[in-house]
Amino acid sequence: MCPPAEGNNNGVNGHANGSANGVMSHEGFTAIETGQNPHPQRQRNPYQPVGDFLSNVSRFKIIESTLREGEQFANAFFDREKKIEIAKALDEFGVDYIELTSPAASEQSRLDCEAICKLGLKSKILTHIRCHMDDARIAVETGVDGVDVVIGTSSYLREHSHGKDMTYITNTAIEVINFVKSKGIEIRFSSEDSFRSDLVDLLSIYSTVDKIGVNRVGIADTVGCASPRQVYDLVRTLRGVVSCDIECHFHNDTGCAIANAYCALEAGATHIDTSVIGIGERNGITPLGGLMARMIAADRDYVKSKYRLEKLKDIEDLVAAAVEVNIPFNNYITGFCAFTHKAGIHAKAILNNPSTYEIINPADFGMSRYVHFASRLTGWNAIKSRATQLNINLTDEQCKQCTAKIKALADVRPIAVDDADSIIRTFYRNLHHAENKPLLPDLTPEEKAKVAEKEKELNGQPEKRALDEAVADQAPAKKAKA
Ligand SMILES: CC(=O)SCCNC(=O)CCNC(=O)[C@H](O)C(C)(C)COP(=O)(O)OP(=O)(O)OC[C@H]1O[C@@H](n2cnc3c(N)ncnc32)[C@H](O)[C@@H]1OP(=O)(O)O
Ligand SMILES: O=C(O)CCC(=O)C(=O)O
Ligand SMILES: [Zn+2]
Repeated sequence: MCPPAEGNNNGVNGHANGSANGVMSHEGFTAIETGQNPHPQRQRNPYQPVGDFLSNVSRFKIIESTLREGEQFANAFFDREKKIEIAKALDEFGVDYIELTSPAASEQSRLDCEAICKLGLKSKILTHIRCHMDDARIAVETGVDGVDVVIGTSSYLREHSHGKDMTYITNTAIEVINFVKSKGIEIRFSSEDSFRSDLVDLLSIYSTVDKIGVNRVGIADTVGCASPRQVYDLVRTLRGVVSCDIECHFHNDTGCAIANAYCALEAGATHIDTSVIGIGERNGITPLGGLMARMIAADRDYVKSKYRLEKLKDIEDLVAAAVEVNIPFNNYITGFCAFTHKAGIHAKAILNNPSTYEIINPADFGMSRYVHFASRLTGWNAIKSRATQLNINLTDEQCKQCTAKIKALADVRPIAVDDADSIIRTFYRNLHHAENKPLLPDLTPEEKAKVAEKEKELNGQPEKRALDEAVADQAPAKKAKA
């Protein structure tokens, strides 16, 4: 039995979670589960935000809008029970606020809002309304902790949505804000389509509502047109104009929703709107998990101290099932290959120290990392780890020979963990018992032809010997368990 490589305390051998020899079925392919080993303590995180008096990267709050923006996702329908389940899950996760659909939207929406307010969650409950006294009167009766008021300020929306000018908007905003404040609950005023609004109009109305005592003003990139630099500039300018908190809401039409949220925080925003897996109008907004990924890379201590990160996957599964979508393969944190390392160069380094190719520690989210070793891109270091995991002791030289055999088959067709394991086991047994058992599982006639072709190509090359041995006998190796 080979000991693990020198200094290799994070590899397939060191199962911190005690799940030894974890060959996991991993949604579509199989790989070595390396367990939840921590990244070694870093002296200094070079990606830590630069000290900056404006930045709120280390003290941001989340306004979770799955039950408002998320309900605007094309596939969404949440009944009362599902809303409550989602609200409780978000509360357990630790979001600061949960935003609910306007009670003016429908009678059921109003009743559901009241029911969620009565749950006594730790997260504050908000509802989201138009800048209109009729909506405000309904909202304050629901029992919410606060009201998020919005009205479009861009010329597009002023002309083609509500048809009101800035004077009307300002006067109505003042009336609604004063009314909600008089009920002793939080009030936020937001300009819809902020990035296509006139800057003077924006600063003027934000300054007015700040003076009358809103808790927050909101900037909304309603059409997802803003770039991180534009976000930074606008938020920083606004930070110099208002003294209240600043909330930001970013749509993802041009792929910037997470980066924009981060830049907003760097520029002095205090609250970010999210939804689980990003669901919302069109292709949605900043995803909760994606924001967590970004923020944990910036300030791990803050994020870990505030949010129950290990609950993220369950919440995403809950919402994905409710709206009948799959979690994308490349989803932040929870995508099925978010922590899977395949190429031999990566695998070797990851097995020695996960920080080499991971900026996020999967264990922080209760996730595992995997080394995908059953492919032609594998290397002898990954195969050595796998052999060790199978309690098979091979010298480095033997591992290299065995790896060549695995690659020979993987050049012909996709291989599974079972195929690679069979080759490792049979290779080992042949070494020790001179049985000369077949090294490969059954091949189809087409595969045999391909192998033969490959053999011709490899003629005279070092791989030739491996192939010759590999195809010498085609009896199923799976039966020959070590
Ligand atoms: C960018 C965003 O996501 S904002 C949030 C969007 N959320 C929602 O729309 C909630 C769900 N919506 C609804 O249930 C309905 O649209 C309601 C109940 C709000 C309004 O329904 P209706 O009265 O039938 O109006 P409809 O939806 O056709 O049009 C919107 C109305 O609100 C007005 N309006 C639109 N935005 C605003 C605003 N921010 N503030 C005040 N009034 C507004 C429009 O002028 C229009 O009024 P009109 O009746 O004079 O034409
Ligand atoms: O209320 C807000 O700030 C945002 C409203 C909204 O969903 C949007 O503008 O996209
Ligand atoms: Zn939105």
